[in-house]
Amino acid sequence: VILDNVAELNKLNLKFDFVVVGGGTAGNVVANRLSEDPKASVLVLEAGTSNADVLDIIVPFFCTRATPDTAQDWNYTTTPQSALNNRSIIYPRGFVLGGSSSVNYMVYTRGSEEDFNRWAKVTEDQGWGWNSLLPYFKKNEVFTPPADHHNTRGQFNPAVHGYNGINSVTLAGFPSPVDNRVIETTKESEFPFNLDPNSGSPLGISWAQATIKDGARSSSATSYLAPNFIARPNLHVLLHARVTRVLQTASNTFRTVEFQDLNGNRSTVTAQKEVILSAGSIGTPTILLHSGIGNSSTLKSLGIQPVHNLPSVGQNLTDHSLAFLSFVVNSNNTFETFDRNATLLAADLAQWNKSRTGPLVDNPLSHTGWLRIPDDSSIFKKFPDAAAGPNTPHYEFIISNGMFLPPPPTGNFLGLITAVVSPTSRGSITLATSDLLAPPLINPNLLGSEVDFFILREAVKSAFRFASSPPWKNYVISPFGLNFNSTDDEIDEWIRENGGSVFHPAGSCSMSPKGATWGVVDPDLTVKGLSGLRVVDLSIVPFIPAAHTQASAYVIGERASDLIKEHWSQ
Ligand SMILES: Cc1cc2nc3c(=O)[nH]c(=O)nc-3n(C[C@H](O)[C@H](O)[C@H](O)COP(=O)(O)OP(=O)(O)OC[C@H]3O[C@@H](n4cnc5c(N)ncnc54)[C@H](O)[C@@H]3O)c2cc1C
Repeated sequence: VILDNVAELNKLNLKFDFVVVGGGTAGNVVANRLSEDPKASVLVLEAGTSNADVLDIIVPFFCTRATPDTAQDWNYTTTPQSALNNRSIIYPRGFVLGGSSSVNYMVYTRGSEEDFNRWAKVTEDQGWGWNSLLPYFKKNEVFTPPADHHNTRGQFNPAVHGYNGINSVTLAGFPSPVDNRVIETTKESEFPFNLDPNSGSPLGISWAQATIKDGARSSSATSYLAPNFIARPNLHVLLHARVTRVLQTASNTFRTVEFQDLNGNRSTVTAQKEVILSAGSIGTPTILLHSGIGNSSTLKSLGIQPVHNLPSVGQNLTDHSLAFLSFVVNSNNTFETFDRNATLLAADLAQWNKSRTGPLVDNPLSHTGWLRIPDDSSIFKKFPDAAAGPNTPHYEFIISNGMFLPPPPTGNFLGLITAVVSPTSRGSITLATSDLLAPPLINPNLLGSEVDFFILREAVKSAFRFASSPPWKNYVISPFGLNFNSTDDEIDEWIRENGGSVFHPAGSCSMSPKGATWGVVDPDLTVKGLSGLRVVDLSIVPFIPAAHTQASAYVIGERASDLIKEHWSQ
């Protein structure tokens, strides 16, 4: 049942075993899996709005309109980023049922086997390793034919996917005019073809996979809270319920949640068994800090009563930095043409409405590339390689038949976004004030290390080589805003002015081994030193995977659900 206001909930006079804070990517997985047991009652408190009937959320191609500055976005900005000429950049997060899975760009990538084996190593829990998590990736996934039902042979490896899961993953359902050139380029040795980036060995260029079902977005709200699940009498979701704090129910036990409705009225609810914080890498540390769980001396200086000293809360924030690189092309068959032509776009939308076919069934990217700078690069004489292993990429290419950003008034483009995916820079989430509703200070510290900057510069140069290779002859004219002969200094300044984030904040409430003096949660995701409180979202990762992050959030939700069930069955 989805409820809109707390009065409706109070009328039901219910008690809940589990209270999930945040109906986002991971939170809805937990809500679904725990409510599989008809005897377990679950309440989800979601600050944001309903995902139903929001066209920019539903139509895959409109994903870049779902944020920023919309009703379904928290509309955050970062602190000034020193490596980006002190610019503060937009930092969208889903403020809507489904969380960021309702507003993201739907790219589906898992990461490398080595990424997850590193989690297992640092947490001393083999359950976080690739072999243990692969069944959970499959449990999350239902691989679905693309909207146009084209023959997908040679575009993915069926053996590594799940077919009985909940969240749909598919290949592009409308051919892109750049497809052939991309595949031709993979015959060049520097950019090999990889049949499937989700096998645990991601290196190479692959056909993009996305969380889309029959031409529409598949989010945790449309999948894990689909009508058959939300109809369960033991599952309730309350929208517009902004959690301000968790409160002590007994000494060192936090099972009570304080939240505020749209009218500013505060209520509390106490879980009979436990509270699961799934408010994401920004929301979860913010709630913990306001609750007095964090660095006690910093909290005290803000006028917040410290309750439990846990200095790692909000630290270790990690993100992927990017540069929106594009190339001017000799074609008018790119996204820009129909972005600028309302009649064409209306016709495409009419087709989408009628049959869920046509160019709007896909997100704007056609291929992803996961690549490494050479092992003998000069930077590795100064700093260790931060990738999880030799089969883990340093950088990514996101290839698209047009600019990802709103285009300039004229020109047609090839989009070739480059991103640092095994970063060494770390940032933080901290509080500016004890005001429970003020946004936190978000410092992802983008490109904040010499290695990360070096890798992004090398990625830009690699993209130049890609776009000037023979298959692009007579098609690519020049890089936009740069030129093929740009010096390192020119590239660096362009990065500082144009760099940004892939919007993958992670790691701000990291797991650490049981008994460790650092970290926020144990490997079973319970908050260190406390009972009744677990964290289940992307904030718990000790290292960001070299991948887009929604698949990790889903898999964390799946494994956490089993850990919680196991705990309460004893
Ligand atoms: C614009 C954008 C594009 C992206 N593109 C991709 C992509 O293409 N592929 C990919 O894999 N990843 C992408 N990501 C990242 C990915 O979506 C996230 O990493 C992932 O969804 C995070 O899941 P989560 O469960 O940790 O948090 P979220 O899904 O963000 O869930 C947190 C939930 O908690 C709620 N919440 C927060 N605070 C409170 C509070 N105080 N009280 C109540 N509720 C609260 C939020 O409203 C939200 O619903 C993108 C993200 C963005 C923003």
